[in-house]
Amino acid sequence: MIRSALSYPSKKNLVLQCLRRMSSLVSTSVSEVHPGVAHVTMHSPPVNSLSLSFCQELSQNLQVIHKDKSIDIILLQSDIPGIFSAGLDIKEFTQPKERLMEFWTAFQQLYIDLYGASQTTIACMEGSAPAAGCMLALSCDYRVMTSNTKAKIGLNESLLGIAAPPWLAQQMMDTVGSRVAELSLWRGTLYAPEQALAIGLVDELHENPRERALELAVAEFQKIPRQARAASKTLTRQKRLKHFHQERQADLEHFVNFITQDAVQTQLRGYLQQLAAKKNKK
Ligand SMILES: CCCCCCCC/C=C\CC(=O)SCCNC(=O)CCNC(=O)[C@H](O)C(C)(C)COP(=O)(O)OP(=O)(O)OC[C@H]1O[C@@H](n2cnc3c(N)ncnc32)[C@H](O)[C@@H]1OP(=O)(O)O
Repeated sequence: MIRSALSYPSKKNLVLQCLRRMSSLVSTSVSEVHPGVAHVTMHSPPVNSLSLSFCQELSQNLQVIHKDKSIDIILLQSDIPGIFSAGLDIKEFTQPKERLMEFWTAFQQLYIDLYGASQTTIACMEGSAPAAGCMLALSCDYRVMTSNTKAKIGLNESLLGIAAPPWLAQQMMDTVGSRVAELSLWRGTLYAPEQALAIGLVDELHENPRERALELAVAEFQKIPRQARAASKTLTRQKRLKHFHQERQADLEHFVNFITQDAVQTQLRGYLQQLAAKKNKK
């Protein structure tokens, strides 16, 4: 079952009302979170891979929160132990052209909804975040990662025989600098928490990222006036988003042309087999 759950303080607010009217796949839970702070919790077993429907559902949740003026901080988290998100669902890459287009359009939209959110966003990573999982984290304003050395983060696309799209590569460059990004992109490096902290890919390590993120949200971020935080985000992100919208169609065409090449498809099937073989060995 795919579930991206929204935890929220007030049962009466707009978010819950809207979510109840939406897809039956969306399940919402209400928990005591500080006023103004919403949890968006990913729950798509086994590894929160971003399928078409999961991308769409996450986007829908984010769009509803964007309209709710009572919320000024979003904490993005996973309730699957050891996993933030395994990135794009690789099985989607082997689908027919029309489905590929729908899939990539949904992934682009998810980037817009997360990177472009006016609220302050914090990624709480209790586990691994490869490739598009890393994109989710990079789209947030602040990244808290578990100190558990089993967790890994980075853009490993090259190891699958593909490359990150330009806008994701740009996010990496903006975060860790051009040279480190360049090396990590062609090597497909997945970083352990201490390494990720050292290059600035994450902002903090903590034994309990959720607890730390909530503490940061309430004790630090909410003390900064909301409109100032939003305006600061606009300063740094507006240009990138404008460019993205201009290039969106070309990006879609490039993706479909690239991914449907025989050599790429062969490589991706091989990678899926490697994952299955690894699982069988356990
Ligand atoms: C130039 C532009 C055009 C091209 C653009 C391309 C797009 C680029 C942007 C993003 C690319 C991506 O995001 S691709 C995805 C990359 N992700 C990975 O490489 C991660 C792969 N997975 C893992 O490393 C591990 O599964 C894990 C560390 C995330 C978790 O390990 P764990 O041991 O807990 O779990 P298993 O490995 O046993 O996996 C369980 C189960 O899940 C399946 N699985 C894992 N990851 C994916 C995935 N990304 N998509 C689909 N399925 C996945 C795995 O096969 C197992 O399945 P079964 O239970 O059926 O065997």
